[in-house]
Amino acid sequence: MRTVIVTDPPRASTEQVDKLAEYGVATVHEALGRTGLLGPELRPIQDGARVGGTAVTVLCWPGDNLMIHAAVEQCRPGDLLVVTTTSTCHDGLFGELFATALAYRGVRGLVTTTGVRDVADLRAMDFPVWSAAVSAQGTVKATAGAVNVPVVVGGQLIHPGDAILADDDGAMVVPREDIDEARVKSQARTEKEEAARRAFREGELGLDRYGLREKLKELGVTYVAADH
Ligand SMILES: O=C([O-])CC(=O)C(=O)O
Ligand SMILES: [Mg+2]
Repeated sequence: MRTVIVTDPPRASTEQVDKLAEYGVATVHEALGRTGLLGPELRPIQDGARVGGTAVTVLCWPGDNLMIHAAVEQCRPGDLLVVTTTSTCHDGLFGELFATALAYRGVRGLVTTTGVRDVADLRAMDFPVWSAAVSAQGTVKATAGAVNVPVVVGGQLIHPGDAILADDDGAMVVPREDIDEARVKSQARTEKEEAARRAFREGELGLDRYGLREKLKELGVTYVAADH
């Protein structure tokens, strides 16, 4: 494997990423044409965290967290660590010691296709984590990999410096060059949803609001009178 550490990739502005993160993953994902989601496998270990950060990417060998140690040195305030492995691995590559070192550097959280451990401590220290598994399985520090190279997570290409957003609904990537567009579209979607919410509170049906009766007709759906 080609091993490389890129020391200073261009990053999205932390301020822009923070503002985008406020909209939440579902809204931004929808606003960008249902793109960017890193898949349902990456689950939050905590409740209620909503964060955004600039990706520092880490490619590890399975069962080996050497490159996470190398990545910590590359992290800056506003970053979010994205870890994956060269083949599927659910071992506990990451825990509270790494989180302690990252929190010191102002890192916003971790998204990883691996397992994590020390989850009670991670929750207690408010270090947000999205992972594919929880596993106490220990790992070694023996094999070189890469830091800040493009990686693929959940079928999505992540470049170092891209925006990563994560909350209770999952994690997503927004390419650095799409952040402004994502904000404009997310704001529009938020306003549209607020109008729909007001209408639904008053009893309006989605069928009428979105013109879906015509759609059902088009699809040849037959209504059967319900007994209520
Ligand atoms: O040290 C490790 O291998 C992972 C871990 O448990 C920690 O970061 O606390
Ligand atoms: Mg530990």
